[in-house]
Amino acid sequence: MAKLTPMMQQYLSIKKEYQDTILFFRLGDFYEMFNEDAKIAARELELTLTARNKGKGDEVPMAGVPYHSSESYIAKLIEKGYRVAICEQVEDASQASGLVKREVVRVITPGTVVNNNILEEKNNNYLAAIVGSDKGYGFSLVDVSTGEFAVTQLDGAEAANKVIDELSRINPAEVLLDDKVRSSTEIMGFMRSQINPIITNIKESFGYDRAYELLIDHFDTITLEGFGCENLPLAIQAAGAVLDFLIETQKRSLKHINQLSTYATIDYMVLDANTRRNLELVKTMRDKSKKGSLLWVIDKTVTSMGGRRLRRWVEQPLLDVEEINRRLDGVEEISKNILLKEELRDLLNQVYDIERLMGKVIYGSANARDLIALKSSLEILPDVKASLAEFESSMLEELEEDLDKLADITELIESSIQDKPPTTITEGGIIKEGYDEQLDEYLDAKKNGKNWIIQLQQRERQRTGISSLKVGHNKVHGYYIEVTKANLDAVPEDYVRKQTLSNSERYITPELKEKESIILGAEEKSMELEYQLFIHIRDRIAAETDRIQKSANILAQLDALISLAEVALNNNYVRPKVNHGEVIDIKSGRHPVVEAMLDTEVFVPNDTYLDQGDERFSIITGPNMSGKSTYMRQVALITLLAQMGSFVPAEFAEIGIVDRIFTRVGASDDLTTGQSTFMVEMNEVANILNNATNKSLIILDEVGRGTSTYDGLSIAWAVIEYISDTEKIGAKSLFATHYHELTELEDRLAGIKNYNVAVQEEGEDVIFLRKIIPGGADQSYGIEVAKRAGIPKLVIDRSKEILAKLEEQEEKTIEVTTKDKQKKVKEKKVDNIDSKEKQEEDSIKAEMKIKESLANPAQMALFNTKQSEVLEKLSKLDIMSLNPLEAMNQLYQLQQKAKEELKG
Ligand SMILES: Nc1ncnc2c1ncn2[C@@H]1O[C@H](COP(=O)(O)OP(=O)(O)OP(=O)(O)O)[C@@H](O)[C@H]1O
Repeated sequence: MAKLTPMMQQYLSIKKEYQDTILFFRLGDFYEMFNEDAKIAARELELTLTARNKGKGDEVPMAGVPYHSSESYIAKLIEKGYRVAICEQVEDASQASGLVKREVVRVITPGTVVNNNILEEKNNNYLAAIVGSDKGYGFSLVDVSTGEFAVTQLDGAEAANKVIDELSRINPAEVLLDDKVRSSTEIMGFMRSQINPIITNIKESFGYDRAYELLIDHFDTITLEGFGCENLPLAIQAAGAVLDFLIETQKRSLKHINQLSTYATIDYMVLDANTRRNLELVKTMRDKSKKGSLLWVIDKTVTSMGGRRLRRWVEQPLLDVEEINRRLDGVEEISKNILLKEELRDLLNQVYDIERLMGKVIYGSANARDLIALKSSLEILPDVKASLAEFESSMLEELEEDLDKLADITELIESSIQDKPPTTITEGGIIKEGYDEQLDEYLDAKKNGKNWIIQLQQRERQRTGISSLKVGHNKVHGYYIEVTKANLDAVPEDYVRKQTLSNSERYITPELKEKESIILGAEEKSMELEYQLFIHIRDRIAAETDRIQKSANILAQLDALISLAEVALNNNYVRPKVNHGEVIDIKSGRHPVVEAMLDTEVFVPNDTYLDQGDERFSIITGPNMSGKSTYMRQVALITLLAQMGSFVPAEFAEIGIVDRIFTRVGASDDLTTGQSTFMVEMNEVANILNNATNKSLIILDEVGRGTSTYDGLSIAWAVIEYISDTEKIGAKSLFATHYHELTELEDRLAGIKNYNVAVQEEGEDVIFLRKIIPGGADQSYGIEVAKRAGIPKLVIDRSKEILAKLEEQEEKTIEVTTKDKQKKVKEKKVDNIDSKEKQEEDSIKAEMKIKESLANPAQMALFNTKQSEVLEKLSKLDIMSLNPLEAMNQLYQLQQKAKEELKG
């Protein structure tokens, strides 16, 4: 085998430690990649694949990108889920071989990117760590670009589900996990199918002790008590794992990660992954875009920080009534002070993403323009503070009190950095005159020298009489005197010829060279000094990270509050009365998103009243497309808005806080996990039945639709019984259904009320009034909706014909059976009264038995798998070959059979 060059040996030995990472190896003005890395980079970045040392022995595939434009290439690779290790030359004269020493200075992974280009402005880029034990899970998250670092411990029976809920909330780009988590099929299944982050294993040897040690070391404390996680071993382990990963990959100061906040999911309303998706809080179900989501309607923030904060508020509604009211007070006060609101908004409009700018400052990637952006963001703080001082509500007062004007920082930048500096920090032009004496001297020398050169040109023109003589400068020869060929005769003796061009000759003189060295010396020194000064200024700002992030945090909250006030005013929302009561009472409520989407039509408002007594469960029937789903979601969204501290789209709303909102809405095939629509539906229902409390709000849309009518109806029936039963759950619920049979439950069970969506029939046409009114619907109007959807007229007419016949048939059957029954009853009455009672008792017992078994979610599945002969026959029926009469006959027989089956 050919011998490797020393540089290749160096490369390979570094690469050994970074096997799953693309190594960017610095060679002069390029980053080069070799071997497999080169092939990947060539493919993903569309680079030319060449070979290093072609024909000289250690020929290897190679691809490269210029150092100066490397950021965008790196960003592309990270976006595609790769990790990149940056390997730089480090100064070290001790290398005996003369080989430049190189080492990896940072590993960039999808979860640790600070490059603004690839981060969506208003989104966080999270890295999460999850560790598990038999007791539960520790869950930690960090965003290195903003410095947010948080941790929680999730235990109890549903710990894995809680992990899933957190994962769905924060949507991490990268997850570190241990073996225990890896063995949880629930967590892994969810992660792979819904989030698909980059997954890294936590080293087996990494335990609690090491985590604890790392954390107290990083925060320079003796205990973790101040962070609220001292007694949460799994949380500590997860936070430690995050930190360990950052230390290993970032290889530099993590000063901006200066706080660890321990949060408890019980402090927030739990929104499980399904509910978050179903309610389309931050993105729509269909195309995953923000447009059409709740956030789309209420996000009027003007800063990225405010946008991220509002998003967090939407995803974590509060449970603490006092805290909710504090936010509401703030929103109300702002909305009543339009002038102040506008003033503050104008100010916030000048604010850049301070959190991310500070990330860059800490990472040493901030340039002079970033500091100018930081300055103009901080400059508004005194005015913001003055405006805030005019408010009286406690949250706004507190924001005002805590707001640090950071005058020292703005002054520092103002006095030192040029107003329009270049983006490079190594070529000068950054530091203002008057900031540093030494620099001023160099700059002066440079300026004087340049003036001297201009004078020299004048002098030499006079001396030689060559009016076209000029002094020029290039990188190779430095300063020179240029004389055109026509004037060569007049060139003095002391000129030394340096270069011949086609039309002219270039000369130097000893005097010119002497001045040149002064000028260039000053230039070089000033550039070097400017760089040093800049780094020093940046470091001084980095040292104030705590204070700066605190003010940034206040601006974020203020922006979010102003956004809510803005929406309240523009969209005509009212302040909800939020309390610990048991009632949800909404007058003229609207769906915040649907009303914003309607162009010409006007949204029809509806009332809602739910309590924990007689009106805890509404069954809503009504035609397809009449607005059932819209109505139910609107109740959930209004409740959620109220609990995040927002005004709500209604004329009046009283919201007794709910601990969770559950939804089971629409049919969503989970193809990725290979589950059928019905299975997904049942999983969601099971989750609700197992976790809801009487303080929850449950929204169920067409439960049972995914299976055969009878199975579906029975399940829906049993689910309603279970949820409405105060001994079992007793939660406030809204249930939309096409099964008219379910409206019977109003008379049978306590707490249930029927509602339907009003329709108006005009001749053959049906008008949807979108109004929810008491009582059950008596028709489904499915054919009417089919007509509107564009089903051909022939099919529509035929369906109407069949429907009419079916109804006629049903009536006949009812007549026959009733007569039959009456006859039998008469006979029995005469015959034996005791036996009738016995029969009734038996039938009640049988019914109870079925219901009991249905109320148990585990048995529900069993019930569902029972083979039905009717279904089997029905599925084999060749409808197209039957004439209407035959069809009616078949149907009649099947119905008889079904009745038998039901009895049996
Ligand atoms: N209150 C309302 N005011 C005005 N338009 C409404 C209202 N509610 C619903 N709509 C309109 O009706 C459409 C259908 O509503 P929705 O999906 O809620 O009906 P649905 O009864 O749940 O239908 P299906 O039973 O077929 O699922 C909505 O997309 C919206 O455009």
